[in-house]
Amino acid sequence: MADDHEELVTERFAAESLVRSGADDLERAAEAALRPRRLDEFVGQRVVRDQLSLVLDAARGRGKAPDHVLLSGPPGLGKTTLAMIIAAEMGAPLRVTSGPAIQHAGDLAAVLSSLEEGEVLFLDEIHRLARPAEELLYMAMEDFRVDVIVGKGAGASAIPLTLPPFTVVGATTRAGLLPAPLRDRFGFTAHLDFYSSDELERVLVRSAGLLGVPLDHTAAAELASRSRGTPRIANRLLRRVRDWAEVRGDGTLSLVAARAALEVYEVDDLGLDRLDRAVLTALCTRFGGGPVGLTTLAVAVGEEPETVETVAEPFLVREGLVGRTPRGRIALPAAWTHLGLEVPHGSGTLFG
Ligand SMILES: Nc1ncnc2c1ncn2[C@@H]1O[C@H](COP(=O)(O)OP(=O)(O)OP(=O)(O)O)[C@@H](O)[C@H]1O
Repeated sequence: MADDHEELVTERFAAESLVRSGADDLERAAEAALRPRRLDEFVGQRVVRDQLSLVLDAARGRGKAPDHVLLSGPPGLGKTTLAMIIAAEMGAPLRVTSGPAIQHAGDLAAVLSSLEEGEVLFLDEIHRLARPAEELLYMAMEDFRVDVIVGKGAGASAIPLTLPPFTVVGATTRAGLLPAPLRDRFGFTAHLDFYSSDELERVLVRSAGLLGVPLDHTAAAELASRSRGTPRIANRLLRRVRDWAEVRGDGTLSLVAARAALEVYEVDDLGLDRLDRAVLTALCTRFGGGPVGLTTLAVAVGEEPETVETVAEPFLVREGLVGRTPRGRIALPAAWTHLGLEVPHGSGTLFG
């Protein structure tokens, strides 16, 4: 029964992940195939795993739906995977939707009023929920109730509808944008951090096993150190190295194959890709090291500010290449060095 259920959740999730906005369908399908399905398959994030395991065990012991869970952190670190694992561990159905997909409070009311007892509702990009939907969600999370509005204008009336207990798993790359009343309704919040190289190596070895490809230990270490601390990138690079090995090599995922593929895909020694380097280059050469505002920087690299802020910046900040100051972004000395440029005198300070 649990297995059947797990399969159902997985299939449904795989199907849903295929239709998510703007994503490359094939990449998404490949990603879904590598997702850990249980908490003990989930590599790294030890503290989050321990805490979550306690929350789930306690809920199971009481025979109740677990508290609402909020997961934050940069893209590709496992938020969606954890939501799916929570449903699987609870033997509960999973419903997937996202902030941008919910345009009106009525859309959310329709989802909420169709939830089954114990169902896990995964709300991706929860920071992008429209305000009226957000307010409806407060009440549903706290009181397991929604007011369904019937009719329009002066004749409209609200019919209260009691909901069965369910669990919201919210995911956000920008926890700071969540209003406090919404944040406060989550009984368990966790921030996912970048993975260490050792952890990424374990992710790669596991994925190579699932793909049935022979991955050399040195190749795994090389890929891990150039995956920007992110399992999604590690898995993506693994698939590109497999392409290289099959087309231009002898099928073995060796260090030579890894290095050659990383060169083809323009992934540098630190794991920085085209966007990361564009941000660094703009910051250092066009804006003299900054400070420069996020929007101006984003225009300079031809990206949305949110993409620069959530996709490129967290890793650049963590690597000590970029600094965030009240006056804008600045290039730190390591950024100049990484680009092979001379570090200007006094760079890396607010007044540099
Ligand atoms: N801890 C982990 N162990 C093994 N694989 C992982 C882990 N975390 C993530 N992955 C892999 O990385 C891929 C991306 O993870 P996931 O989709 O959960 O990230 P996300 O944080 O939800 O990203 P986004 O914010 O873009 O939706 C998954 O396919 C999964 O296989």
